[in-house]
Amino acid sequence: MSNLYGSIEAGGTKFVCAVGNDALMILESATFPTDKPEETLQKVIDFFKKFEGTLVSISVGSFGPIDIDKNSKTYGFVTTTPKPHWGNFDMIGFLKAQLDLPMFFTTDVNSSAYGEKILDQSLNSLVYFTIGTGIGAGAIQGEDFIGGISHAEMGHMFVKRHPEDLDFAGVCPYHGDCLEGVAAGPSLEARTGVRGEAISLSSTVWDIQAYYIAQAAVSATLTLRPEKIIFGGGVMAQEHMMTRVRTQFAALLNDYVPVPDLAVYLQIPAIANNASATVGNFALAKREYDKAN
Ligand SMILES: Nc1ncnc2c1ncn2[C@@H]1O[C@H](COP(=O)(O)OP(=O)(O)OP(=O)(O)O)[C@@H](O)[C@H]1O
Ligand SMILES: [Zn+2]
Repeated sequence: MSNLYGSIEAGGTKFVCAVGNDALMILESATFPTDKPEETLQKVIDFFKKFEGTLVSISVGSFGPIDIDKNSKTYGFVTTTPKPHWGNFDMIGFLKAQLDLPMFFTTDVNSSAYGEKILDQSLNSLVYFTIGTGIGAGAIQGEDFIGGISHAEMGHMFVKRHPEDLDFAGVCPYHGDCLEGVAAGPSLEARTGVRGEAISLSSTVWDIQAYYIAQAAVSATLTLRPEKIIFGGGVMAQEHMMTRVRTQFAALLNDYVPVPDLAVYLQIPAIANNASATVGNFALAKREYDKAN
């Protein structure tokens, strides 16, 4: 029997677990709601136990902030999340106590970025943003994730306010009007009283939203000069958003530096069905296993 690799996409609302093969194809998957850590993780462990013997490694892409410093006493912990019960919780320790396998630990957006890079082998560098309940971003250069003392936190970058949005305080519990505070899904609802899914396409809120997302793309462009910037998450599932973001990006960058054709440079994920992180995790789990053997 050939090796199997595990993927855990640990999100604020749900955990998506999957087992894949050397071709990085999903063989089986299961989703569990994010409840108390011990309860959710026990379901995760029971799912993977079925594959004992052939499952050789696991990669976890998690909501954050998380401790990914292997020399730290709290390596493998979810750290300062405001999410009840999950603050300072030893996620990798809990998993390893019952699943004695090599494990890779990174952010959900780094896993997604890696999946997109695996799919398009011509890419050497890229940035992946998710615009959902929160905003996060992961960046890759070569085989490395960008980060120093810890992983990147580009979802909380500061942005210039849209002139028609100055009265809105923003919803980030830490910063108010950082990028996440003014451009994640909950900000749409906070401004309009209606969830993003139900807001009319003619509402002015979309261009305000796109203005902030375009600023994030400009900042990522100027800071990292990546070959591609990918936008996933529920908010970007609206097709018109990518067009709006490209238009505002062009105006903001103002041809200061050359970038690829925007229809290629600023894109939605190439991997369908929100599976970028799963594919990335399979590849990262495989890499971790190969390193250990
Ligand atoms: N089609 C849509 N248009 C606009 N907003 C949307 C759409 N779908 C979801 N949202 C908004 O995006 C947020 C949910 O994001 P998403 O669907 O990516 O799920 P999530 O997994 O909870 O997000 P996260 O990755 O931050 O944990 C909610 O605020 C929701 O109102
Ligand atoms: Zn913030």
